[in-house]
Amino acid sequence: MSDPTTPKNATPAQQPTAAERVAAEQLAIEQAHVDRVHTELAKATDRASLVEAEGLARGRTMRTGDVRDEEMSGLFERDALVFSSHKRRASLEMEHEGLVFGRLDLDHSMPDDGPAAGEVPQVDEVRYIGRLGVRDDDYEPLVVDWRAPAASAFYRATPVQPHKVVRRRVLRSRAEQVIGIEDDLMVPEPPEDLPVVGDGALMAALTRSRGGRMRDIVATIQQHQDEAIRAEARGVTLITGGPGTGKTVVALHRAAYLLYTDRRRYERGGVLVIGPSAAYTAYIERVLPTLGEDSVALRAAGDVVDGLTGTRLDSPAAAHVKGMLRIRKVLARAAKAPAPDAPEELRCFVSGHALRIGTAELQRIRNTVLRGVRRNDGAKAAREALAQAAWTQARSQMQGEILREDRERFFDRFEDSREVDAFMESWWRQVDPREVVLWLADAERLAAWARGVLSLEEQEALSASMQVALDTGTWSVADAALVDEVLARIGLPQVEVDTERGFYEIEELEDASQYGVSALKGGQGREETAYHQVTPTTAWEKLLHGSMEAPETYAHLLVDEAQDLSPMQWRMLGRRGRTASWTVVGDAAQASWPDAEEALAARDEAFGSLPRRSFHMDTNYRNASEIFAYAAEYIRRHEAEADIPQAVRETGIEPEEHTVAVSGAESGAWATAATESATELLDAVEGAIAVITPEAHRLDVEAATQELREQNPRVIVIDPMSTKGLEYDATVVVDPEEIVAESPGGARVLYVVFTRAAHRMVVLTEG
Ligand SMILES: Nc1ncnc2c1ncn2[C@@H]1O[C@H](COP(=O)(O)OP(=O)(O)OP(=O)(O)O)[C@@H](O)[C@H]1O
Repeated sequence: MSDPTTPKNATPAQQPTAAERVAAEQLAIEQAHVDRVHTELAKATDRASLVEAEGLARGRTMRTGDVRDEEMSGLFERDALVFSSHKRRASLEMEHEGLVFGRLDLDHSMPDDGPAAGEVPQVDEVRYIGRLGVRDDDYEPLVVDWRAPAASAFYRATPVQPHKVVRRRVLRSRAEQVIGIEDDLMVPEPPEDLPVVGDGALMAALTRSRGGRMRDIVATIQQHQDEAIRAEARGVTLITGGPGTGKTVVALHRAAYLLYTDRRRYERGGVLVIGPSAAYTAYIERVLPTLGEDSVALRAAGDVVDGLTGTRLDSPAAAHVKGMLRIRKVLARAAKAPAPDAPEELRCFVSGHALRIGTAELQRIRNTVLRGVRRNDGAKAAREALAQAAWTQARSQMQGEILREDRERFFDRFEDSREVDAFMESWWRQVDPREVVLWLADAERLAAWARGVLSLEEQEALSASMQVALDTGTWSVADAALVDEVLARIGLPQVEVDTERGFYEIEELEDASQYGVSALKGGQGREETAYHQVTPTTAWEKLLHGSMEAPETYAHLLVDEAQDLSPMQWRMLGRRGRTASWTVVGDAAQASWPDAEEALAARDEAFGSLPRRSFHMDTNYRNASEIFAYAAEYIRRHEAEADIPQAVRETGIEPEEHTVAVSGAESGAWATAATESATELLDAVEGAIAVITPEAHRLDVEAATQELREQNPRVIVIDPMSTKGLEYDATVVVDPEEIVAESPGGARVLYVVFTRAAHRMVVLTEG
């Protein structure tokens, strides 16, 4: 291990400068403290089980007003067990991710708005801030958890309002080694023995290269971000702002903060983070664990409903039909319709009467029953209504006086009839909600359900997209909300209990080949449905694989890229957030959902009467200002109302535009140009490079860059919609015009694409 006190570039011939000597001394001081913390932690880990119980008890306390900061910090500390697993992960992390990342030098006698003119503050407390709280044997705090009230000055102090902070210091570490220091001074004149080192932590953090995963920002959370993170838990917290303003990362820190302040409520009730795609959840999945929080569920919008995972993107036309509220009417009609294999009439012989109940009568019975009960819960009511209709017919065949015994005998016989059993099994069989959505592929049936609701083009787009599901055995992202809607209408498929059987007998259903289900039968009133664990082979089996569950509810829902959610998706989330508080993050100018008004109304319905508070982020921390200026100029032309943030980091490097000579529909030229640009960028940046291509050129671009990608895994090819929420060191944007033409959000999606690069961007246009 190299000596941290030796300046990086010193050679034996060079004497370190005075500034370098000071930096090295300061580094050594901080290293000594970090070492002490790690020694205490090792001891604490040995006492782990004891501390664990204590830690859990502490986590339950809610933050209150007047308690002293230090006392509260003690209450908020986490246990060493959490740390030990965290530590293993942290040791894999790069810089900025040390356990101790901050230090405050405080002067408690300093007024809130800073020292009087000419007065030099005197430091009377040094406080370290870290990912969790650690105390020494005498219960003196060595590090304060970043979420504790005693740490808040670290994020709130500014030269205008220092909050008693003289100097704020950020420590950069690699595992347990401190490798850098960045100071911010909060007073005009520091005490003589308080040196100031580095160029400021934020700039250092923003200049670093981007890998495939988002990182936490605990060390450099800005004041306005801190306010959103620590906002009250109840109700709805809306976080808006343009691209790269830290909305996502702030929301994730907020989730960690909520867990910290009310662990019992949020761990037990559950916190769900919903993002636009699986690529997005993979991108953010490390942030919460590096903050010591493992209990948060992350799901992509297509993966919210148990029993299906929608990853495919529909055509813009199909996505639109599936997302708007009008589709509810179509689903309601489909949910009431007989299954395609249902018999059209009942013929039976009961109590000496030959009976026939025709299609119209069956439909009338079906409609009446469904007015009072959900389809999958309605078999008993349907059978009773059928018996009643049959009795009316039988009675009309009878001569003379009809006795009460005749009636009773008829109903008993009807109940015992095997013919009726067989009829009911197919006429009112249990229906999987996923199946109902797949019925929409049948253009003829769809036409009946969509009459007066969907135009012909809309019907075509819808049935064609469901046919894609049937052909490929895959769901689209938008399908999840449709299945959830049908589930809410018809209920979960139930399997009738045969009380004569014992516990846990597995019985194949007659239509198991269709469903992929078998009934797990329990004794005495237990009703459950178990699904085969066998690997599905046909497309149909794949689509219906896995058990459907009633919507799980959560204590907190964090919705990212909320501007992309359709009204139907808001309804799906609303079912999971009936008793939840919400954090909702979005930027209208990046929306891929075209009808903002309807989506807002559905969103408001999901929130109900909960109180709301809003935070607006206006600084872009992602893009070099030259790249953002290019993107901003573009979106201003297309969305006059766009919320344009201020990018804070200049690089002096403009985005490059290259023209590509293309003939006809041929994509080869795009692919060649994309490969060349990506190759050049490999030398220009250290981190991830994304080639963002529309579907029209995807196969060519993938093929042309294959070798390059195999040799350099930091180069990837991705479609425009999947880049939502993500970022890279550099991007190659292929054929912007085609991106606009293909995307449901048109120019807004291209704006997303233009704002993904932190350091370099190359745009390939048709020449
Ligand atoms: N205080 C901060 N310190 C360091 N980095 C920050 C800070 N705030 C934001 N960032 C960085 O800025 C980048 C953009 O953040 P984030 O992805 O959360 O923005 P966003 O508003 O959600 O963007 P978009 O709407 O474009 O998806 C990330 O790399 C994030 O780590």
